[in-house]
Amino acid sequence: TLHIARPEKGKTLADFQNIYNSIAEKMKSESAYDDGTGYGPVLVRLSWHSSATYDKNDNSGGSYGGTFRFKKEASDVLSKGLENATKFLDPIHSEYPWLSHGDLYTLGGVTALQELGGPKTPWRPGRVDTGPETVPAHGRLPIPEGNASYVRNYYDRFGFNDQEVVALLGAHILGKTHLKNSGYDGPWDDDTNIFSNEFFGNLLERKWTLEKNAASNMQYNAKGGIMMLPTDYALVQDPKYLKYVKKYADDQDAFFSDFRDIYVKLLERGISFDDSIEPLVFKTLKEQLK
Ligand code: HEM
Ligand SMILES: Nc1c(Br)cnc2ccccc12
Repeated sequence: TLHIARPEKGKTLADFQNIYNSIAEKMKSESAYDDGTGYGPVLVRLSWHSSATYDKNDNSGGSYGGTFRFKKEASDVLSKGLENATKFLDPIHSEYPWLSHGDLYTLGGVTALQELGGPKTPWRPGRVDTGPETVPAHGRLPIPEGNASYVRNYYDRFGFNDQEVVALLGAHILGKTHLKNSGYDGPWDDDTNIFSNEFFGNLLERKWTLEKNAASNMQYNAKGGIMMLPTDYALVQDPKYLKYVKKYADDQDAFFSDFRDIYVKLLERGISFDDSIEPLVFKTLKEQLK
């Protein structure tokens, strides 16, 4: 499968900054969502799930075709909860019907990441919607029960190495598990809507206890209302992953730049962008205050 980027005709940075601002303003006005967590984390998760179907073996899946808009893809039980994110973005698409869904879902994640204090993340337009026949079969999303070799093997399908996998999973500092979505529990009383390297400090410094939760799934719990999935905890069980967990726990700047790089790589995986397409870097709302 070939995915050639074709940027929307005659659109400039200012046009895309307008969309960024519409999403960011809507995040601000609907900040009560999910007990005050806001829409940021679930928008980041949507950008990940819309890219997570990628397979390097035939260059299929990935963010290009915007196929998450089809129920056939969005109905994957492992994507439960993401209907909140697509419902949030529907009015944005109505306001800017010229924007492809692939560009919308990835721009939504970049906007959320920056508005939650994450790194400035270059973004390129040009994903082109493809039809329902291009929706990849279910089974390409990761399961939370996996161990380190499961995680390593899973991301091998993207061609991501150990350093990239650890950096990418640092996104789990954002948001929460919801028992009704994934069968993984909270309770959450930490700030889950500020991007930082604390996911790694939590892994190394907290005392983790493996417990069966209310849905009979095993999860790692710590005092002070945070948890880890088995796939999260795998990062400290595996010595090769552990090396990067320590690096990122000690060095927030290194985490921010490595996360930015692998997040861009994820959102663009499988797409051929012409070098003439300048990556766009958006201003946050705060940076635009008159
Ligand atoms: C081994 C790979 C991964 C697994 C098994 C996994 C699994 C999960 C699960 C079970 C949830 C809870 C969903 C819910 O109950 O609402 C979740 C939430 C989340 N995931 Fe992941 N994830 C993985 C990788 C990623 C990546 C690569 C990113 C982003 C780069 C990401 C971003 C998020 C975010 C931001 C949330 C919070 C969503 C919310 O608060 O509504 N995840 N993930
Ligand atoms: N905030 C999280 C932490 Br802290 C650890 N793991 C997660 C997995 C999914 C969603 C959120 C989290």
